[in-house]
Order: sequence, then C-alpha cells, then structure tokens
Amino acid sequence: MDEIKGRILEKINNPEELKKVKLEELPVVCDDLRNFIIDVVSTNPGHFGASLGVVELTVALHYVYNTPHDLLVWDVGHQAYGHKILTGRRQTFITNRKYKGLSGFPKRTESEYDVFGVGHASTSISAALGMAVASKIKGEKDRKIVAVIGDGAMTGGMAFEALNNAGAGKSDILVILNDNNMAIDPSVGGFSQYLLNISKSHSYNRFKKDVWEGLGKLDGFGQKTRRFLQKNQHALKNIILKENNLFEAFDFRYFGPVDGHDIVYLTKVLKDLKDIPGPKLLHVITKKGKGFKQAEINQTKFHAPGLFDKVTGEIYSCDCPIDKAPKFQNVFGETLVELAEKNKKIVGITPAMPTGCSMNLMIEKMPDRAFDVGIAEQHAVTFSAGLATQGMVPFCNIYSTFMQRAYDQIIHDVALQKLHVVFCLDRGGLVGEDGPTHHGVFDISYMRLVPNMIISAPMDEIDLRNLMYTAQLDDIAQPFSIRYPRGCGIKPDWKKPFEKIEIGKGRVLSEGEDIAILTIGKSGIFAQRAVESLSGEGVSAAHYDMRFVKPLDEEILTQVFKKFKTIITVEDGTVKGGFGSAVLEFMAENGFSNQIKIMGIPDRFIEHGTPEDLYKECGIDAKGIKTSVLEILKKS
Ligand SMILES: Cc1ncc(C[n+]2csc(CCOP(=O)(O)OP(=O)(O)O)c2C)c(N)n1
Ligand SMILES: CC(=O)[C@@H](O)[C@H](O)COP(=O)(O)O
Ligand SMILES: [Mg+2]
Repeated sequence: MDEIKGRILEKINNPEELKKVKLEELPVVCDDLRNFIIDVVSTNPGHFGASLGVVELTVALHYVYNTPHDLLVWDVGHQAYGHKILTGRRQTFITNRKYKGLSGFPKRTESEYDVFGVGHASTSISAALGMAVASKIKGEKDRKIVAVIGDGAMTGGMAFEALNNAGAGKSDILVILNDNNMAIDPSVGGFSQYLLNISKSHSYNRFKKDVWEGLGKLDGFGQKTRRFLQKNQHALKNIILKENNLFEAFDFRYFGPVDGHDIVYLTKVLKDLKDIPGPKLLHVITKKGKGFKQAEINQTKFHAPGLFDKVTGEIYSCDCPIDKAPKFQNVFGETLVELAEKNKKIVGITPAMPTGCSMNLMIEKMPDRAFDVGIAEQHAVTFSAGLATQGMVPFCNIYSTFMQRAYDQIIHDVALQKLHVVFCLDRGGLVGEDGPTHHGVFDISYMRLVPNMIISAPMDEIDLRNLMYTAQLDDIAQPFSIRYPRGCGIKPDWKKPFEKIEIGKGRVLSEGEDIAILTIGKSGIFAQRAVESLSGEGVSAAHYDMRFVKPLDEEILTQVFKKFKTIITVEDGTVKGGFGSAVLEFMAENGFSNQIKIMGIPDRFIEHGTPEDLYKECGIDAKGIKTSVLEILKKS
C-alpha cells in the first residue's frame, strides 16, 4: 500500500494538534483524511461510505470541541474511522478489524476518545444523556456532550425514548443528526420522508423567499428587518417550522439543515451552538460515500464493499472458496422467493437489512409482501405477530445479534400466544471482523428458554432450504426459529427439491465406536473434517448432526448415551445454556451418567478477527475438535 503522505494529516496525532491548523486550511485536512480512509479501507476491508460522509463533521467536531474532556458519542460507530485517525490511531489504523488490532467500532478500552462502545444502532442519545446528567450531578460547568446519530439509526425506537427523556430534563446535550437519506439500503418510513421534507422544505423555502422579496420592496423597516432575518436565519425557520418540527416537539431546539460538507461553515455553526444551553439538535445533510465516485453512486454496495480498487472503484468479488457454493444468506433469499411464490400466506420482514440478509430479492419481486421496517427490531417482531394472527406466515429475518433487541417481543407477543412466526436468525455464530457487538453467539441459549419455540440450525444449504420449507407448512402452529451462519456454505448443488424435515429429527453422518460427536448447525462441517482426520489416526468417531436444539432428537440421544461412554457436543454459540446444556439436561432427566465435554464459545466476549482466527481461538474448528477427542480418549 503506497503511504498516503498527508499534506497536513501526518502532523496531526491528536485534536490538540488539529486545533493549531488555521481555519482556512481545514479543507486540506479533510482531503487528506478522506484520501487516507480510501487508501486504507481499499486494501483492508471495513465499513467505508459512512466514514467518508462524515469527514468534515468529524474534523469540525474535534476542531471545535475539547475532546476527550468534551464527550463525543458515535451512533453505531461504523462511521468513526476519521475519529479514530484524528485521535492518535493514524499509524495503527491499518490494523483496523484485524485480529488483535483496532476494533472497527469505538471502544472504551481502546482510547479515551472512545467514550462509549457501540455497534448496535440508536444507543448514542441515551448514552450521551446519561453522561450529561452525570456531569450536571457532579457540578461540572464546562463539559460538553455530543451525540452523532444517522438518519437510519434515528428510526430506532430507543432514539425517540432518549429524545423524550432529554427534552423533558432540559439536559445540556447536542444531538447531531447526520442525514444522508441512507441506512445500509435507502432509508425507509415516514420519518425518512419527514426529514426529506425539512431538507427540501418547500414551505420554508417559499415562505423565506416570499418574505424576503416582500421586505425588499419596503424601505426603512423592510431593510432593517431583512438585515435581522439575514443574521437570524434559524429564527425564521423556527417560526415557520416550530409548530411542525418533530424535534422541537420534544423540547429540543432544532437547527439546520446545514451542509455537512462545508467544513468552514460547520465549524462556525458548532462554535455558535456550543454556548447555547439545553437540548439542541443540529440537522446536518451529508452524502454517504462523499468524495469517492463509486461510493456516492452505489451507496449500499460501498457501505462495506470489501476489497476494491481505489482508482477505478472496482470491487474484488469474494466468491466462496468451495467452487460455486453460495452464501447462506443467498440461499435464504432465493428460497424465500421460491416458497412465497407457492404459499401466498408468506410475508417477509426485515429491520433495515434487506441487502444484508438477501430479503431484497423478495422485496424486489413482491413489494406488497416484503417489508423493510427500518432499524426497529422490536417492531419487526410484533409486526410479525400481528400478521400471524391474521393467518399470514411471516418470515422475520433478524441477525442473531440484533434479535437480542426484541427478546420480550419474542416471548410476550409471539411465543406466549403460540403464533406461527418463522424467525430466521442470520449471522448465527461468530461473524469475524465485526467482533463482539455482532457475534451471534447467544441465540441458541436465549431462544432455548422460550416455551413453544422450535429451534433449528442447518449444517448446510440444503438443510436450510428444507427447514424453511418445513417451517411454512400448515401443520406448524407455533414459532419456528432457524439460525444459520454468516458467509459461505459447502454445497454448490444446493437447489434440490424441497423435503419435509421431521421436527426434532437429527441425522447420523458418521458411524463410529470410540466416541460420539454431537453437533448443531455449522459446527457439523468442522466435525466432519475432524472425523475424517481422526480415522486416519485409527480413531473411530461417530458424528450426529442434531439439526434441532428444541425439541431434541431423544431417540438418537438415547442410542448415543447407551452406546458411548464419552460424548462431545459442539456448537457455534455460548456454552452457557446452549445446545450442550440441553444434552446435559437430557442426560440428567434420563438417568444417564456419561462423560460429556461441551465445546462452544466460552463464557467471555470474543474479540474481532477472521472467522478462522476466532474458531481456532475457541477450539471449535476441525483441529480443535480433533485435539479434544484425542485428549479425552487418552484420559479415558
Ligand atoms: C440494532 C441494529 N440494527 C441494525 C444494525 C445494522 N446497521 C448498521 S449501520 C446501519 C445503517 C445505519 O444508518 P445511519 O444511522 O443512517 O448511518 P449511515 O450509514 O447512513 O451513516 C444498520 C441498519 C445495527 N448496527 N444495529
Ligand atoms: C455496522 C453494522 O452493523 C452492519 O454494517 C454490519 O456490520 C453488517 O454485517 P454483515 O457484513 O455481516 O452484513
Ligand atoms: Mg444514514
């Protein structure tokens, strides 16, 4: 990677040094910063468009505010690469998202400038409000608190919960709404339209123009009033917009919309706002991907493009290693369309991840039956419940980690009423570079506690299809969850005719005599490789792909407990309360006393790295399973 010799950036190792730069030189800093981000992220994949969109905002914030004394909270944090680079991490930024390197999101343990750990959307205002109230209680007079939240994250319910609370409390907080009319996909919903209306506000602009021209015709008073309004533009906007300004209704003083790429003007506005007390919201208009043509044109693709050519913008495809095997998400997306074409009761729901989970395929083909509800997981689940009460069969696709947001809705709105909702938990298991905020390692445990819930995990793409097919059949009258991993499958020839899978039925994949390995989901792939390698060393290991965590295949378990003294369970999920725990419970309830080793994610947060790094770290890759088998057999 050719070093970007920033004309100024290389002299800026912290915001204090940034503050020494002359105001008129800030555009150069922004150019350097933008080029540095392009240079690094084109060779070390990560989130891209969002950080480019807030280059000017990031520079202005660190130029005007006294960070880290003033507290700056980023929402989601995928847009905080510029923040990291300006706060002492320029030289280490090349390790972004790498194993043992910088996190891809702000992280308290990484820097004093990262005042709040993020990754899940819509948390910034709540966190910033907590900081503001604490500062007031401590009697701090000079500490400023700022939250930067995108228009997408603003559709998350907890953002409004925080606005509601902040306004009432007259807390001293600045919320900066970074409005680029994009989430990962284009922003959706009434709120997005509302923001568009403001930023393109015909009424405001027309009124401003009419008043302005009218005043121009009046001598004396007219000229004086013009001068006042020119100096107090926002006063005019407040008069016009106040009564229907959503933020003003929450007792926030609304300012803007302002051009988020005019660094000099932004700096001036931020300086002006600094001394205005109480809850304030600055509405900033930016372009996601600003400054990189391809990213401006294809904003969804360049949200997280992977490797790309920084000159041409060409994205280097990352095909699956096993020739033509598809990504699990694509199998989901194509199968959902196939099923929905036959079963008119099927509807699709995704909270702002249509491209991420490939439900965009159904949204494109059946726009009346597939819904992107915005970053609103709780709403997505209960919306699905409502649909199910009327005989629809909702496929509610939510990444495992984001599903954590909607746990009460799963229990209270779906399972308690035994509604037929199909939960598709994509990104089940370790996801890799996104790290602990995004690993989907708790869903087996949290779903297992819920009565009426069927819990399944396919080992390969064929089983994913057949579980989806089974889940939508009329004889299913309860919630059905299917969790599957991020990334590639193993079956290039996955498009087989559908076969119904008996609920709770596992399958034996390898017969054996010395030990039994029981797996769920993707772990079966590693177990098969381990069994093959073990047989080369004279060890005869049996392998069962259990497919269901609830209900368990008690017929297989009874056979296994009777035949094998030693049993290993493996899952791509926490060992606490997961599949292995379920097998232990079966053993206790049925009076067996075999030796069981539970393998999975240990009871701690797993950092970021490649999936391979992380599976190895947790000992649940093929090598880890083989090593465990040999160790256990040596001891027994
Ligand atoms: C609770 C939750 N749901 C979904 C996501 C996935 N996600 C990450 S960024 C993003 C879009 C954010 O849009 P916005 O806040 O407007 O930021 P922008 O990318 O436009 O800068 C989404 C849906 C998430 N991080 N957290
Ligand atoms: C920041 C965020 O939450 C999303 O961009 C997430 O990183 C997407 O994950 P996938 O890349 O697995 O779709
Ligand atoms: Mg946005």
